[in-house]
Amino acid sequence: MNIGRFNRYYLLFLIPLAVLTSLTFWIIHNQTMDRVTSELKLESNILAGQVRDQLNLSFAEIHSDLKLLTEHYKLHQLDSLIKPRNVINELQELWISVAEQRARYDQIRFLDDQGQETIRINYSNQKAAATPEQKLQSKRHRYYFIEAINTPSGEIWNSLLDLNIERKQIELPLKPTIRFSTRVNRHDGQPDGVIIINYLAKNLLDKFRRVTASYSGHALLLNWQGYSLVSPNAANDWGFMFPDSPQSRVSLEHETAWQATQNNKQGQLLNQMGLYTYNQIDPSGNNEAASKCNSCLWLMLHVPNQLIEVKLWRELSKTIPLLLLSFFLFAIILGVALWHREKRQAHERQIQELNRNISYEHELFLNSPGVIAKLRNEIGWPIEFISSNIEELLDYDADYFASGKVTYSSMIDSRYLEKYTQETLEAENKGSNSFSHSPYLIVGRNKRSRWIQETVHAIRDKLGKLTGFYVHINDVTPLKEAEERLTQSRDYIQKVVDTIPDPTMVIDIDSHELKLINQSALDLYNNGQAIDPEITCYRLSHKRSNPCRGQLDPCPIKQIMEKRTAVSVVHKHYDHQGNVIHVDVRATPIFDDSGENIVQIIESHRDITETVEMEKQLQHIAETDRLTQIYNRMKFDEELKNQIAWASLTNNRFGLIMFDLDHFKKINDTYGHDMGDKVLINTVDLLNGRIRKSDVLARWGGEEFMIIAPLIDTKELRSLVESLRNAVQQYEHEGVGSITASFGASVVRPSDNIHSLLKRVDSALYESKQKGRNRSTVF
Ligand SMILES: Nc1nc2c(ncn2[C@@H]2O[C@H](COP(=O)(O)OP(=O)(O)OP(=O)(O)O)[C@@H](O)[C@H]2O)c(=O)[nH]1
Repeated sequence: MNIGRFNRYYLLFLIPLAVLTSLTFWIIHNQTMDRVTSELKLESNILAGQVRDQLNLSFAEIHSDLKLLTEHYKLHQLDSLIKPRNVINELQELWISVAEQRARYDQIRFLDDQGQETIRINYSNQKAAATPEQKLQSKRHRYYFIEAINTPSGEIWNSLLDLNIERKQIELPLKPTIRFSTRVNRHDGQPDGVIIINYLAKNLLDKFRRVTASYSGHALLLNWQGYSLVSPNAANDWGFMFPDSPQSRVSLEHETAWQATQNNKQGQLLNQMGLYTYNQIDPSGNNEAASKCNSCLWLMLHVPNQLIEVKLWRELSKTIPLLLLSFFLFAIILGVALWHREKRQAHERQIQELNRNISYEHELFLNSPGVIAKLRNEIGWPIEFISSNIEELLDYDADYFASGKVTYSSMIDSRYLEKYTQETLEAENKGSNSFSHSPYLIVGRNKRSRWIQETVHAIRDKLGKLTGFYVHINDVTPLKEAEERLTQSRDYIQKVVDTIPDPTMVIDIDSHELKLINQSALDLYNNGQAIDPEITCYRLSHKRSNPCRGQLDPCPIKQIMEKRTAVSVVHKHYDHQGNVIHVDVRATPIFDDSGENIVQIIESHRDITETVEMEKQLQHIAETDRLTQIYNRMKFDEELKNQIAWASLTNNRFGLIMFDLDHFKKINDTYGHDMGDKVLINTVDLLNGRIRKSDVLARWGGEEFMIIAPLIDTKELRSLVESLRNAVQQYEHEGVGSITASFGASVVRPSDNIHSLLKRVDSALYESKQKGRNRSTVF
């Protein structure tokens, strides 16, 4: 099945499904969000209404108390001038009973039109008491008196809701208070004074807390500056009363929402910080109060965005799993459906391909030589059909197979049956549609065996199940026999070459690869181990990666190709231990059938290392002076000849020095011949250490020596000769003392031959001797 195609198709359907699911999610999300916010808005609106009603109810009770007190007729008998005691007493009694009955007023006072306290009732611990006259004070300059006396007749004035202060200290426990006041008028409408009651707002605030306790968000009661009076975080409340403590103001922290409350008395606002529901409440009961009302209270209900999100996801969690489940179910169903479709199509394609192959193979079989058979894939492979030429192959009549019961396995030589079965099973397991068997023997009617090379084509039914085989049986007996003969003759040749004691090998002239190698060669070059089939002659014997060339190791193949006859060369080879060996390589060409082209060569190697070593030693002896171990005259002549030839070719000059020890005869005569020998050896050692490596020192004869000094001019030669002469003179021979030598030298000239040069140097030496010895002459 084509996995790539399945993946492509699957993605083609899956992507739109994913897009559709995302779109559905988006719609559900938006709808849920709308629903959640609507619900929250409704809940907040209802709560805001409840709170507002509750607070207004409380304020209405206060207004009613205030009205009751104000309208008492006795009160009009009091003003700044006339304050009858009995009236005061009567009023005090009345007010005490009001204070105790209501239990919500901290103070009830009457201030005359000059601000002087006339009646003052204090309420504490459920008891009310009138303040004695002498303790009454003037409150003429207090803001509440000024505000109250100036309030239009019949209206109620109220102070901020703040904390009560006693003797300039905030009273503890905190005592939230609002002062309510109204004017008391004379009959002419002028003020007689004001009644001021201090309302203990604790009950009001507790009520606020109670009513808002079950709200999903945060309920806050704020003053006109945005300071909280009641909030979820009580530590933030009453900030305006404690200027030294950290300030928290809703007007700053929720600026946009606060701005909205300043423009509208009530409303709702939804922004990125959440849902706000607000309401302005005027304790004075003036519904027409200006939006900038300092004595008003603000109710603010806030549902933070996080809370909305939590609610949203709580709602979504009811539907999203279903959506995801649907998506995965669809994806799985889609995958399975596509998988099956793809598998079916692959199957159909396979069968089509198979049918095409079968019809092609059928054609092939009909036109091909050999025997064709159709076998069933059952035990022993019964023969369903076999072509009539089976008769020629196995001497069986084709009718013999007509019953369809003869099995093919019964004809296979039992020695090959297991392998044949194994090859068939392997091909079956691999799902191969065609394969070949390795050659096997089949036994005919007269027990005549034939070698078979078989090609097999699988036959499958519509479901791909293997039902049989077409087999194409080829008789390869002649080929097999020829192969066997070839192997035998190869083995024979190998045996023959292995009897040759010299390392021998057959080499391909193009690739230089070894086609045959005898045991002796393997022993010498490869420690008796078999070689890689592609190894070359130079890798084996020279241990290098390039063919032989040049004078030192001339390539026998190259020489044979030039001369087209046997050649012999001497090579330096390496044995398997890396030792150098000198080998006499005799190579003979092998021509192809036409006799024209050389295709291979036979090389036979003879180890001549000992002979070569001996020759080297002999040559050394022939070239060396026995006493001083330097070149003798014969070798010197050869070197001099080479130098002259080289100088005439290259124009490179060399110097020739001849020197002779002075009065050497005397040394012999005086100290004996052995001591004379010692002096000669010492002198040679001395001068050998003074000349360059490229210089050649040789014994010319007796106590006469020669030096060839290449690349030198006359000046340099002169200085060299002098330095040598000095060295000889300064050397102290043990038991003899110092001796001297005379030198003659010259630089070779272009016209020189060996005789002219020798003659010039000899003359120079003669002159040195003539002039008294121990001197040098350079011509
Ligand atoms: N010890 C020793 N003496 C040798 C050897 N070859 C030659 N002689 C001696 O060297 C001497 C050479 O003597 P002369 O030819 O008269 O020369 P000379 O005595 O050196 O005198 P001048 O060359 O004229 O200074 C002979 O006595 C030789 O026998 C040698 O190999 N060993």
